[in-house]
Amino acid sequence: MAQAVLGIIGGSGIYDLPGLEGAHEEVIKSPWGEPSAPLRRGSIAGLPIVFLPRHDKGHRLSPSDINYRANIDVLKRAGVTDLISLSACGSFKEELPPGTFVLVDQFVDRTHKRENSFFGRGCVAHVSMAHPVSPRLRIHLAAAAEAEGLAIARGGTYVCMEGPQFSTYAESMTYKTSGYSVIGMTNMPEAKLAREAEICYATVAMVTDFDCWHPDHDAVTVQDIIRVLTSNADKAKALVARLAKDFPREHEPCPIGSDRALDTALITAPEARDPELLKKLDAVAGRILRG
Ligand SMILES: CSC[C@H]1O[C@H](OP(=O)(O)O)[C@H](O)[C@@H]1O
Ligand SMILES: Nc1ncnc2[nH]cnc12
Repeated sequence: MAQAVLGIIGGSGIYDLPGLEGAHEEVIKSPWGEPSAPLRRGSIAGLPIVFLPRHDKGHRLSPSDINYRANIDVLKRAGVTDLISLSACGSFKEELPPGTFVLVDQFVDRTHKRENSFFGRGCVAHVSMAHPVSPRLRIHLAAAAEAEGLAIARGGTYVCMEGPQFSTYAESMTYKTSGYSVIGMTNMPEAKLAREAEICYATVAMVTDFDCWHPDHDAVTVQDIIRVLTSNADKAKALVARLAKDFPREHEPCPIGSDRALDTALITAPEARDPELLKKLDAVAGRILRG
């Protein structure tokens, strides 16, 4: 059985992971371009951890500018088996106020200007996204949150918009009446790419605001969000520390097969595959391509 390596992607307000023992920077080259930042590698309670701030220090990258493929590729190269996305979000539900952590189990992808697959011309693959979140990771996250006394919601749908502008009132109402729980700008195509790379993925969607649908709250502003981000970020760091302490040291097979997603996904005949693309897929699809 493989050793578990926990990846943490830090979103808005989370540009570092204090408490990482033996922390050092690791620059890994990717054939998919520049990742958001060098990786921070270290351990917590003996569990290997790899941290990546998706917007880079100083929040240099907008959601549409992030190279999601390079990020997932370098995390794969770093040996990450299980990946947690820490993400700020707006809420569509009264019962999910700012400060709540939502362990989402579904995504709706409304992004439209991002590279969303490692595969394509010369090597086509169709992975299942029916269940985009690893249930095992959600269980570990829920247990860690409970142990830390954090307010969590188990389950919910995260709609990912392109941004960078926040939603119009009509959009916000549409998402609310569709039954979605939260909104953000980053978890797609991140979750899709993690699945293609056979990395188990789960999101902690940390509510910062009520977007603009709520009659008792002003339309969202970055200033308002920043006020909530700091306390959310502190809680997220406590959550990660607890998660790491209790996390299994050996990678547990994913009950829904996230870590074997390519077993049933490749459709291009071996003789029709593009050798250049295959080279780029060496990390992401190495397990299946090398046989
Ligand atoms: C700073 S408000 C909008 C910004 O925050 C969220 O980022 P992340 O998901 O990385 O925490 C949201 O998706 C937007 O990118
Ligand atoms: N209301 C909102 N819409 C999109 N992304 C967000 N991130 C935090 N709050 C958000």
